[in-house]
Amino acid sequence: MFIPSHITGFFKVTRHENLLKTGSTGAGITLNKGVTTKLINGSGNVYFNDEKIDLCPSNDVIKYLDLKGKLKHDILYNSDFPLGCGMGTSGCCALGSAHELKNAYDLKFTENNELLTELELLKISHKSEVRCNTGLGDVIAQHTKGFVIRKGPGFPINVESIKINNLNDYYVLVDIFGKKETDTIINNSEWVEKINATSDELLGKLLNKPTLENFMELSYYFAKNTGLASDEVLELCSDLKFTVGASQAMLGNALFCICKKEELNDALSILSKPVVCKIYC
Ligand SMILES: Nc1ncnc2c1ncn2[C@@H]1O[C@H](COP(=O)(O)OP(=O)(O)OP(=O)(O)O)[C@@H](O)[C@H]1O
Ligand SMILES: CC(C)(CO)[C@@H](O)C(=O)[O-]
Repeated sequence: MFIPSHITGFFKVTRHENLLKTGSTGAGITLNKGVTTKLINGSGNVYFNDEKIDLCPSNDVIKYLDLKGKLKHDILYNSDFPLGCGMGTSGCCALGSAHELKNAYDLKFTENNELLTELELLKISHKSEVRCNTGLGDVIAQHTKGFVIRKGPGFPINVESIKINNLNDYYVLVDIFGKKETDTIINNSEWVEKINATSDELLGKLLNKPTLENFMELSYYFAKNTGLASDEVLELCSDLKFTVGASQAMLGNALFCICKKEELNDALSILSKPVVCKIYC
């Protein structure tokens, strides 16, 4: 199963004792690149681009599905992006494995004996991300797809996927400079205070004018004023002012730029190892 990468432009953290009510508000876009999850006969090993790994959200999904110690399959993730770069890759892995395991083991009920619907799989994936501190809103956005505005944290889901006219005219360029582990930021009270203070009014501003241009402008404001963006990324964003917009992917050490077809070659010439993507709806 393919799950699209998700880039958050700006966000606000909401913590709650209930993992399902913990999450983030904010906005982001899903991409036509991401993670394809498949199962092969095995004994519960997890491989990420052929490397055997011990991935927290995947372990939690297996546990929530009551399959710990019972797997007769290995889980293989084939990812277009590395983990830890702000592409929502851990969310792709959580959501993809939840769907594949449900199908492979013909699971029908949750641990609370409720029907194991797609919504319940989404809840399991969200809880896994939140408990592992690898995400707060990615899987909800990856389930929703497109240009996604998250108006409420967690569940019940309160999101809008904004219709983009001439969607195919737009490209998303991703340039990855390094890793930034999400948990080091969302588990740090000083960072969360700065993030929430900076993002406080951004959601309302985007809802008033839900365009890609405004999304990128607000994302750049967020990346710069939280101090999360590196000087290198900020400098490149200035060089890319002729495009729809550029900012730092949250939470990663990566730049993302939305540009139109006629701007593509000039934008590519500025970036070092750009991955060319489309917005995935
Ligand atoms: N080689 C590895 N083996 C096991 N776990 C890894 C490995 N590389 C990264 N991880 C784990 O993968 C998770 C990456 O999650 P993280 O949220 O930081 O990044 P992401 O999901 O790719 O992007 P985003 O910032 O958009 O959420 C972390 O828990 C990290 O410890
Ligand atoms: C916290 C976060 C920015 C990490 O990618 C993302 O999960 C989100 O938008 O909630």
